[in-house]
Amino acid sequence: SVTLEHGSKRLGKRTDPMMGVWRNYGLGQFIHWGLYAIPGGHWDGKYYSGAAEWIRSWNEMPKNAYDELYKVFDPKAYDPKAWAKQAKDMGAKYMIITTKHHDGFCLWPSQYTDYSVAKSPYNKDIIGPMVEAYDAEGIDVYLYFSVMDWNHPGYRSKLETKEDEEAYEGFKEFTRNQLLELLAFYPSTKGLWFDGTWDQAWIQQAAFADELEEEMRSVIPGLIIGSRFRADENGKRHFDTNGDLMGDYEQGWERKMPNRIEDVNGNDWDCVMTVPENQWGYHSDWKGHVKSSVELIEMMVKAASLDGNFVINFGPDGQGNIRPEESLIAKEVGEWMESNAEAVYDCGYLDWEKQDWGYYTRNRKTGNVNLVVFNYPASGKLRVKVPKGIKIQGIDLIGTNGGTIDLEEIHRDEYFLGLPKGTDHTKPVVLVMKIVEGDAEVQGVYEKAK
Ligand SMILES: C[C@@H]1N[C@@H](c2nc3ccccc3[nH]2)[C@H](O)[C@@H]1O
Repeated sequence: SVTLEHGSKRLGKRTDPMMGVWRNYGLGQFIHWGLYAIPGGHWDGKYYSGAAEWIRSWNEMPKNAYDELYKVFDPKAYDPKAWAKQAKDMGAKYMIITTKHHDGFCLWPSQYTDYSVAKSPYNKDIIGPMVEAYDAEGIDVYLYFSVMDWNHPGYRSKLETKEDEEAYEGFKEFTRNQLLELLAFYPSTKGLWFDGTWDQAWIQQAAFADELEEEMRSVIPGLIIGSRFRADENGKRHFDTNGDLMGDYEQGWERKMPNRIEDVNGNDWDCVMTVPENQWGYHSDWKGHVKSSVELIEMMVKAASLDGNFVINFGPDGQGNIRPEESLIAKEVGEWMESNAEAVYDCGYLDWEKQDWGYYTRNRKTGNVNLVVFNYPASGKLRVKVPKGIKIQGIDLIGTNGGTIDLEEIHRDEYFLGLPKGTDHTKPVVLVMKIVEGDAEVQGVYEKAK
């Protein structure tokens, strides 16, 4: 490996308590909200087929028309307490809010730009009440911040001239000022979710970004920052020149998921997922595939089974309403979590052979093995191969205690589990298994393995 000044600062996972809390979240909520929610994917009677929060880049939308939208930002329906209650009922343990997206419009009254809520008819801080409401519901808040900022005069995607370099120095100072301002205004935030960091101009700022990351971490000890914030001095992003993870967790899983434990390279990670194929900001007319709550539940369980967190995106409309499709998802995911959350919260990877019927998760607090069945076997029986030296002490449908599942030993360490007759398999079914590791005899009582 090569010596790096601005590469990864740590080998392996963070082991401190704040990261331990992050690791156990299981489910999060992303909120993309800003001026783009006003046009909602349409302009001048035309339909924008791109991602709604990118409508400013659409040649059918005049840039100055977009940039004037702040003059009509006045979300009468904005109700952060209701949003936080809905997220709580869904079972989200953390929430990531766009403080500033690529367009540069700030949802907080930044002292470093006029392009913020302070200059809109709404003329109140959006972020503060949201942080308070989510904190009150016990949901940790993370601040999304786009480095790319189409509004700032000093922003450049690449540095080609002396003038570019001088302008960019001002932009770097502006970026640092806004980030320190966010941490000062909202000190209960647990971390920052960076985006818009793929520009050459930013990638060349390895030293500046490294120093800024250190400075932010010193302002809020334990602050959680992912791999997308900065590049190393060779322009390597997410993983430095030596292949070591930048930041505290891998942040590359955007609208995609790992399939095998090898894909996560022993790192913490989260997957951020849109409900339609690719809409983060509000689009009034979703086209193409819209994910069902069962699809999203499967992705959430798959993430937990591979040591990651799963974050479902919400895009409120220009008035601050949560759209019906997203409210339905929040309700249905919440209903499933009501009785099955222990198979997701505090759960991670279990090194048992993957079976076709679904996923194993291991609850780090109870030691229990969860079998989450998505592909219901026609036989009604689940094949379970238990590694050598592991004994099954008991197994039940989640929430029940004793006698619901019959265990048939096929041969040493391989069993068929019979699902009870009449199990509703239109929903994911969870079995909870208590195991004993090592060659301790099965005492027959449910006590935590040593
Ligand atoms: C979390 C997501 N990241 C932003 C984004 N912009 C992109 C430009 C090119 C490729 C992928 C992108 N993702 C999306 O607008 C959304 O905020």
